[in-house]
Amino acid sequence: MSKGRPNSMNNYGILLSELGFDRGFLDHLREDYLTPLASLLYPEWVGPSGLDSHRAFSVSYQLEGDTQLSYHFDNAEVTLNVCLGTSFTGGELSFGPMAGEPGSLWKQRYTHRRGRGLLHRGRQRHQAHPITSGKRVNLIIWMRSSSVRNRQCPMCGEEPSLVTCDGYGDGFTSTTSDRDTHNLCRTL
Ligand SMILES: O=C(O)CCC(=O)C(=O)O
Ligand SMILES: [Fe+2]
Repeated sequence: MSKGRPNSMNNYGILLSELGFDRGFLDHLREDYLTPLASLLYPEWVGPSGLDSHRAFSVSYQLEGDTQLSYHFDNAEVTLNVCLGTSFTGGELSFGPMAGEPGSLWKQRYTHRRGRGLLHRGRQRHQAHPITSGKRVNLIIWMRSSSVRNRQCPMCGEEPSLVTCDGYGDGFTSTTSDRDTHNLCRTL
């Protein structure tokens, strides 16, 4: 079975679409629960299309492997980050300014607790601090709004130039095609 990396930053983890979780479970969770919640908190990032696609994966940290994640923003409009376990010390998440805003001062530092989830704007920059013992596994759902990202690709900063692909791709939709296709931005 082929296995992709969860994202371009983490080496250890699983893409949930490869396990068949999208249609039966994650689509429903995103459409019926997370989009209404995110619409209340971050209406400008949900937009008229709603959060209409996602990329979901697990990330795993332990001393032998990935221990931390450097400062970044997500290829997502809204992200859900749920700590699945197991037991660990360290590995807190710090948040700074939005991408494109000046400054690097940490605004908040969040300590993960097993079973608890955190919803945040994908473009708020963040960092996972080094784990100091144990193993931490988190479920990350990057949720995309085609109406927001079709105007400007969050990663290249341009109006996206699209190539079609299977599945949700990076969550763009083609306005010229009859089909509601989800596409990749060519420059990524
Ligand atoms: O490890 C974490 O808690 C954060 C992971 C993350 O930011 C990401 O995968 O985009
Ligand atoms: Fe992230």
